[in-house]
Amino acid sequence: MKRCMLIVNPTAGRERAKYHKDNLRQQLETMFDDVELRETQKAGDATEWAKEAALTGFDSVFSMGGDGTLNETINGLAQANSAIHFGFIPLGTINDLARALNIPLHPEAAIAMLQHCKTVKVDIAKANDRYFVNTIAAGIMPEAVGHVSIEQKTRLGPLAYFLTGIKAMQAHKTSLFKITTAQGSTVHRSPLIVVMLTNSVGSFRNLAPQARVDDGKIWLGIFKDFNYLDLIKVIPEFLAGQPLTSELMTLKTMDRVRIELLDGSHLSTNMDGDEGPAFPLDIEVLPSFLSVYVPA
Ligand SMILES: Nc1ncnc2c1ncn2[C@@H]1O[C@H](COP(=O)(O)OP(=O)(O)OP(=O)(O)O)[C@@H](O)[C@H]1O
Repeated sequence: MKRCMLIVNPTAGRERAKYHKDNLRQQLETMFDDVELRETQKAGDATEWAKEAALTGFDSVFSMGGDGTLNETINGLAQANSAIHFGFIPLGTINDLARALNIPLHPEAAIAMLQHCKTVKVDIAKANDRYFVNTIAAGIMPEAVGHVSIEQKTRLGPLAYFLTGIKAMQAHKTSLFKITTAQGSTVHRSPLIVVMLTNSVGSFRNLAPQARVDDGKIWLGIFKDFNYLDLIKVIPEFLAGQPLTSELMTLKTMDRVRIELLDGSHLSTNMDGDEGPAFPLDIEVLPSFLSVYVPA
């Protein structure tokens, strides 16, 4: 008997799950003998339930929600260390993994996609004791976007994060980072570092356009200490989708990295859209860990 657990965050995406969960359940009932629907009540439920599903013989776990719900579900699967299949219906503002995998961003279309789907392998990474599937960022921009309001997100979507980030850049604040890989250590003064696993970051595809979900690599972007005028000059190119040049950002790949803050400044991190682990960060890729349902 094929069993599927469906984890729904009723609060995600401005409470839109209520319009789509029954459709999704009906679609899943055509694919599985048994579908167990659970609605999260608090942070942590999705992690606990995904882990339980993976450890108790479910064939697949699906989640419906924003990037926070996606990240929590993946943390549960990773903690169980099980090769269970995973599907998700995006309801959030950014939905980077859906963008990277060409999963439709509209929930109805994403549910319809399941009529003709396949699974592909997707890397995840471990940062200290937590897992992520898209990004970890640290610097002035992630600090600022952590304060974007629900009202701004609703009105402006991904642009809310972009505009808030650009505004934050005016403060011209940098930190001193030590980056250690198998090749040795380097020190960088930077306003923003971004660790990426996919080619979609904050909905933009110009930071690591060559990143593939299953390339087994961590892509590390270290922004240069540029001034506000330089930034203003590149905004039109950035919005037009041009890749960032090496004058603005150094891009490196690796399979593990340690990132330390050297100047004693306090900087929080942002992981897959929510607050991430504290410095120092020890990050390691887990190649092809997930099997994810995508359009056939
Ligand atoms: N019943 C609930 N009530 C309040 N918070 C919940 C509940 N269930 C889950 N959560 C928490 O809500 C957080 C936000 O969810 P999620 O990121 O999926 O949606 P979102 O914030 O609307 O999406 P996005 O950030 O992409 O716009 C999750 O990290 C989760 O811990």
